[in-house]
Amino acid sequence: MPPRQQRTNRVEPTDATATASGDSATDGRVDGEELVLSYPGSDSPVIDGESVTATPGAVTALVGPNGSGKSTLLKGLADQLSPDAGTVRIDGQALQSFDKKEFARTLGLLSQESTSPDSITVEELVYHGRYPHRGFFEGTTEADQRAVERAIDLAGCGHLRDREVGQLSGGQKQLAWIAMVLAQDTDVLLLDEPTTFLDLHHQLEVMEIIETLREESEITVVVVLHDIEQAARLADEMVALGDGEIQARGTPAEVVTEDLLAEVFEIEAEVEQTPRGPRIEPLRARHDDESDH
Ligand SMILES: Nc1ncnc2c1ncn2[C@@H]1O[C@H](COP(=O)(O)OP(=O)(O)OP(=O)(O)O)[C@@H](O)[C@H]1O
Repeated sequence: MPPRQQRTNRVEPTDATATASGDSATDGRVDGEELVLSYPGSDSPVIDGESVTATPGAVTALVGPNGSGKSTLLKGLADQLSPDAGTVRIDGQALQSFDKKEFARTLGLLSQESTSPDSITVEELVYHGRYPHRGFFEGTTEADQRAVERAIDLAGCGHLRDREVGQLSGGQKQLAWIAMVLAQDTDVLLLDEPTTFLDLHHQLEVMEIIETLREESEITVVVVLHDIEQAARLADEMVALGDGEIQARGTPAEVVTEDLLAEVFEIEAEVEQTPRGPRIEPLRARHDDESDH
């Protein structure tokens, strides 16, 4: 198998989708092993030797305060940020040994850094998720068209299909980006704050999309979410990050505890474990001097 091209640290998300099409080669178990992740020019790593696993047919939610390293960890898993040490494997195969096409068929990333030309339509953007290396609509197959229609339908952005991306609101753009990564039709889906900019109706729709994908397609989903209750309702597994370290992992009931909220999120809160997941009653924000006691 030819070696995959070296990636830079900051690649446009579309680069990972360069040749997405066809049947996938894997089932989608993701193992990030002892990952050390840092940014160029920085003295110390953001993530220093952490391991994380995500399994097919399950949703793993990454939660943590601002700046705790959630996006950095996701970029490491997506090979957008090359690890200083450690390895990411999908079904036991190191990411470095995937060729570009295989990688694109296997792993899709919705990044917070997604960009696209303003002048293309939503439909073109979604096609771009399958064949960004070609001109739009050139030589697409029926399978491509089906994947694009399904993605547009799942993301609920059919009404936006002919609108130019540059004229969309933040939430409408987010839906278009979600459709684009869904069209890639991968075994592994990494989603960085997919509910950003979305109103509550569309946030719930995104949660439903993820549930549908898990149940019908048994794909592996790793999702960064800020709303801990939403994350707990959706996820099979949760990983809580604080200061670049994994502070807790396990089922939502194991992770979302009053102690974790106090120590990692600096919130004084009551947590009630309900059949639908932990319910959080925030009382007040704690301050640094209280966290030490
Ligand atoms: N491109 C970058 N270059 C240098 N440092 C970065 C870069 N991106 C993030 N960082 C730093 O890495 C640390 C973790 O950031 P990261 O974006 O991973 O956190 P996060 O948990 O996703 O935060 P948020 O919830 O605010 O999105 C922060 O200290 C941040 O300043």
